[in-house]
Amino acid sequence: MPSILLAFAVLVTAYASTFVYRFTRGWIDGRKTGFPLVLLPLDPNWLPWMIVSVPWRKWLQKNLPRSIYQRVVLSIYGWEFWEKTAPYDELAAPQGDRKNFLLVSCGRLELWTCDSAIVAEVLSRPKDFNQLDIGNFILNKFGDNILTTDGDRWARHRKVVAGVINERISKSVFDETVVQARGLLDQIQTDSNGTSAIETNKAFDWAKKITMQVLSGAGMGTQLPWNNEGHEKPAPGFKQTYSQSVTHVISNIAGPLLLPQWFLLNYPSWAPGYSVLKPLGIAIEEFPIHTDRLLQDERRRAREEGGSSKSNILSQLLEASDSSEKQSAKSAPLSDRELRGDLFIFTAAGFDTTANTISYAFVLLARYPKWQDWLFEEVDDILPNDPNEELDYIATFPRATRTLAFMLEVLRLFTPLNHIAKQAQTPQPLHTPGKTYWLPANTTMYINVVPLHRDPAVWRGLNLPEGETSAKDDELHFRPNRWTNPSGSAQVLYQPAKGTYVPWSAGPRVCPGQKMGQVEFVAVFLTILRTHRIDAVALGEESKQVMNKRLDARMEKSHSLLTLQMEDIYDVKGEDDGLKLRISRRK
Ligand code: HEM
Repeated sequence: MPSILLAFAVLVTAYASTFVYRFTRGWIDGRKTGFPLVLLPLDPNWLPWMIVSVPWRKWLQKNLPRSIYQRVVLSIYGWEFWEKTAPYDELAAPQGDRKNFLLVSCGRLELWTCDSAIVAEVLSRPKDFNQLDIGNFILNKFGDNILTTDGDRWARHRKVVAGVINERISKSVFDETVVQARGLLDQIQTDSNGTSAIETNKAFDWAKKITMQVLSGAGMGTQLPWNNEGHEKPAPGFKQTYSQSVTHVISNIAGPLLLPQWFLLNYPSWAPGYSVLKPLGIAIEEFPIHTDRLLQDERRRAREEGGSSKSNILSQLLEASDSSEKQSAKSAPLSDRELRGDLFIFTAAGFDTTANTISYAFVLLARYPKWQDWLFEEVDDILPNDPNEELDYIATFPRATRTLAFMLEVLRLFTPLNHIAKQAQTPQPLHTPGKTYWLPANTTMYINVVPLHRDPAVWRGLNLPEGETSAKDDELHFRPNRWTNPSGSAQVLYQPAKGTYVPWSAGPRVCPGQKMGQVEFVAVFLTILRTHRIDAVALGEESKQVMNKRLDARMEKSHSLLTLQMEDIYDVKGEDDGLKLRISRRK
């Protein structure tokens, strides 16, 4: 017995000493870099801590002294949105740098930067700053893909994808979005029982539905009517439809997707979480079979119709890959497993990002009627008077500059990916005006988008109309006209300097879905605002001021579940749960 205890004690001591060793090593290496150091004797990536720390955060915030909490919070996933610029102001600035700090913990060294020179440099050197292993582990589930690969393997994916998401796809996305948004308005018309308005807490689920159906139609070539319940049934041999399996997989990407499939499929029906885990097990099994079937169907169709591709991502991807030159490793066609991986990533990367951006935009329109009126001016100016006249992508999208400015401002303050993570395998130099830093090998780089997008030197007072004076914290305010340059400028919209605005990342690995997301967002709001307006619903006798505070608090009560989202707004059960909006006819 004593020998078992002794062995246990030795094991625990050995395990604990690895933490001590890594902390000391990190501290020694960190000191040589010249960046401010923040010391935290914890490993932010230690799995048990990662699991408990997020639900414990509010308790820790309430019970720990600020001087301890301000460090501990840096190990909790999603801290960037809650803490904003505080760690830079409170911990880094006293050490002489307001834009960078190196987190020395019992895990890897982490550089947290909001320095635009470093951001621009890191994003322009993807060969030196690679994708993070930890994220790849989940996102590789259905095959190697464009997001999780580096070097030549990534270049092969990127070459195929670059040619695929083109203007032809943008037009399809625009047309499909208009169809879906009109379907939504028809449903609102029916639900309003002849009155001209409805009050609903389902608007956010509708944002997700639009995004999913656009990905299905313009992405996979499977067009679905808005009211598809009952229309879409699982194909013979399947338990779920394609979009059901996608929804289960995507909703669980930030956790349960890691669980082994045998565990999910055999999860007992009496255990808590059954209604999520069992369908997820089925989805993981069926998603690749669905995708393979779609690929086979498309290959057959293209053969029968003489090789012509259709205007959807799947068809274009297949054509681009099959026509790649076979000679070199950099341009060889993608295997079916790789195509499947890319199709999954398009969905994973495009769904939540766009849907959550639309959701924040709904609340911001309700919160700021003034900016909604600003958008009505554009909508009424650029769209045909007859609300039934079809919208043409080529004629409409380039003119919808205010609507696009509105999106850019939503993304500035509610960026879906609060950080862009990279890792340096070997020591790397980083340059800022007047200084070169050396980053030790195996440092993780986090580009912290939240303070970057609130830098007063860039955003304060930008494009303020004549006669208006800037609020002293203007960069924190939602003000979409900061994006619209004075008339007569060479560019209609403000073009941020390199490294200052990166909701879609930047450089060679910039999001290839950027234009697609913009087109979808603009098409949603042109279609809705053409005939309808969105307002908040007051709670009882609530004054306008109190209601605005409540809306602000709802938006601040957000967390990162891979992408930033408001809490308790999706899938709400009761009539009075979630957040109610009024959607009413204005024309
Ligand atoms: C508002 C909408 C969107 C935002 C804010 C967004 C943001 C981003 C960001 C920040 C990255 C870089 C991630 C990293 O390097 O770790 C990225 C990459 C990517 N995005 Fe998006 N995205 C959006 C929409 C879309 C859409 C609609 C698609 C496709 C249908 C898409 C496909 C991709 C792909 C394939 C990559 C990987 C590119 C590469 O590594 O070469 N995204 N996106």
